[in-house]
Amino acid sequence: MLRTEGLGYWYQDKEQPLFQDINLEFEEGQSYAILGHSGTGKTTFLSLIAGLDKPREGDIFLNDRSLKQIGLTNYRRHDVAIVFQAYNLFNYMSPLNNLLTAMAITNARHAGDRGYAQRVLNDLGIGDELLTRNVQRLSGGQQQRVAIARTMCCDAKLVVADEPTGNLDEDNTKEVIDQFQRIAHDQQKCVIIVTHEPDVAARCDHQYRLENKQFVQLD
Ligand SMILES: Nc1ncnc2c1ncn2[C@@H]1O[C@H](COP(=O)(O)OP(=O)(O)OP(=O)(O)O)[C@@H](O)[C@H]1O
Repeated sequence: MLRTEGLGYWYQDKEQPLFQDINLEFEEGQSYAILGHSGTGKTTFLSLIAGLDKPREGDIFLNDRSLKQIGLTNYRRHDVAIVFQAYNLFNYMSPLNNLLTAMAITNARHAGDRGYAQRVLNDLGIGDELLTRNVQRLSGGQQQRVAIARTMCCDAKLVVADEPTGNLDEDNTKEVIDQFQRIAHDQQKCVIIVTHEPDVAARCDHQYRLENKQFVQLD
């Protein structure tokens, strides 16, 4: 579904590339973990496949169409959903309005369907009493579940997450990874997670480590 071809990136002020000649394939219905030491370029790689930045070398293809051809704005709006460590919800809104707004912006199939948004949130343990509370008054684990619910409500087939469990305790981490596995297996999406935590990586279907400018497959 998603393919990188000869992908390379370096920051302007750096002499060395972070990674180069990266040729990877990511499939629908599967989850992938990307491990690696701090500073190796995991977040940078994620920002390229999320369409937040452009490669210096090579290209990225979604179902054989280059992101250049799709257009990054279009790609970000319709094809990819992002989960961040710091949740990045609309802070002044409730969980329900966060989902309804995201569905409206992305013109999702279920746009405007409050009942659907409510069911997805309920399924993720956001009970009726929390649906209309300002998200700033939710715990970290609850906010991350809202962020995950948001990706479930949108139609994007690619879900990328940067350290999604970085701020969570053990129970919430387990719960969040269970949900990512559901997104991959039940919704048949492609889930790519950057993580420092080997336990989190082990729960994904495939594992890569970014080291020495290359991605090494571990599974
Ligand atoms: N905007 C930028 N300009 C210049 N250098 C940058 C920029 N962003 C990141 N870097 C550098 O690029 C390298 C890779 O950063 P990146 O955040 O992708 O690494 P990472 O593997 O995700 O690290 P961590 O695990 O600590 O989050 C680091 O050395 C970082 O300092």
